[in-house]
Amino acid sequence: MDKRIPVTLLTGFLGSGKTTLLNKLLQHPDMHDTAVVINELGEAGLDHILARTVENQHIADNMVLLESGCLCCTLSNEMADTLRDLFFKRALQAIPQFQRLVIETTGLADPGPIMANLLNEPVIGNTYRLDAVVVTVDSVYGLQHLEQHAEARKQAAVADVLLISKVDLATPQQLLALSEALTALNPGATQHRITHGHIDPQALINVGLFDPETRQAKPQRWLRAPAKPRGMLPTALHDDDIRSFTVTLPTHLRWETLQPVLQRLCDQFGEQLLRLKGILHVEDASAPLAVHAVHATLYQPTLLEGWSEVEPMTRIVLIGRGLDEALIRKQLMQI
Ligand SMILES: Nc1nc2c(ncn2[C@@H]2O[C@H](COP(=O)(O)OP(=O)(O)OP(=O)(O)O)[C@@H](O)[C@H]2O)c(=O)[nH]1
Repeated sequence: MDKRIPVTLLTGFLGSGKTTLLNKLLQHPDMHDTAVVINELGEAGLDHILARTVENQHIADNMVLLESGCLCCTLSNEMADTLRDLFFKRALQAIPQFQRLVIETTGLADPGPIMANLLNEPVIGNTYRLDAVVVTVDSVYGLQHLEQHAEARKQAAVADVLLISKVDLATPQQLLALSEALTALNPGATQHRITHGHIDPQALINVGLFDPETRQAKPQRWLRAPAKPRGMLPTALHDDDIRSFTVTLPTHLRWETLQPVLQRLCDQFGEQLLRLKGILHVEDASAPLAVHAVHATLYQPTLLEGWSEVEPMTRIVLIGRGLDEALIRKQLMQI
C-alpha cells in the first residue's frame, strides 16, 4: 500500500483561474486536511488573500508561499526544501496533520521539471507521490494561449484533468472549439467545465495510480490510454507540435530487457519527452509494472500487486514535442 502523501499539481496559463479554483476547493470539507504550496511571481502575496478567505486555521497554518522565482527553474531547491520541511513538521506534529498537498504554480510554469523534482528528489520521492496534474484553461482565451504559448501547450499536454474555466464568459462555439483542441492535444485527460472555481474536489483528487479507498492500483485510469490504442494515428494541435501516441508491445517481455531500451529513449528524446507512462506485463516481475518518465528521467517502476487484466496488454503512452513516432515504435518493437 502506498502511504506517501498525494500531491495535486495545479497549473494553468496566466489568469486562467487557478487561484479562484484553489480558493473554492479549500472551502470544501473534503479538502480541509490539505497543505498548500503557492508559487507566485508577483509581489502581492496570495497567502494573505487566501488566509483571509479560507476560514480554516488548519489550512492557514499549512500554507507556504514561494515568491521571487519560479518552481520549474530557480526555485526547484526551495520547493524540495519546503516539501521536506512540511513533512518533518507534520511528523513532529508541529503543524496540523495534513493528508494531501496542493502545489499551485505560476501561470508560466513548465510542469515537467516540477514533476521531475517531485518524483526524483531523495526524501520527497519517498514521502510524496504525484496524484494528478490539474490544469485550468481559460474558455475565452485558452485557444489563443495554446496557439501562441508553448507553456500553455505543455501544461495542457501533461494534464490528467483539464478544467475549462470561466464558462459563464464563453460562447458555446468557443467552448466546443477549445474542448476539441484540448482533446487533440491530450486525448487521455478528463475534461470538466467550471465557473468561478466550482467543482467537486473528488473530480480532482485521488485520480492517480492508487485508489485510497480500496487501496488498489487503478492503472487503467492512471494511464489514461485510449481503450483502443491509437496505433499510427498521432494527435496534434499543429504538425510539429506536441503529440501523444500509444505503443502496444508483446506481453512476453522481460523488464531487464525493456528497461535499457526505455532509458535510451528517455536519453535520446529527453528534451522533447514531456511524459511517458506505461503498464508492462513482464515475465521477470511478480505483477504488472507501472512505469513513468519525465524528460530524461525514468523512474523506478511500481509493482501493481494484486492487479491483473483479463487480456494483459503492455502499452506505453508517450507525450512530447517533435517526437519521432516511427523511430520510437521501431526501437520499441525491436525488443
Ligand atoms: N467571470 C468569471 N471570472 C472568473 C472565473 N474564474 C476566475 N475568474 C476571474 O479571472 C481572473 C483571473 O483568475 P485567477 O483565479 O486569479 O487566475 P490565476 O490562474 O490564478 O492567475 P495567475 O495567478 O495570474 O496566473 C480573476 O479576476 C477571477 O475573478 C469565472 O468562472 N468566471
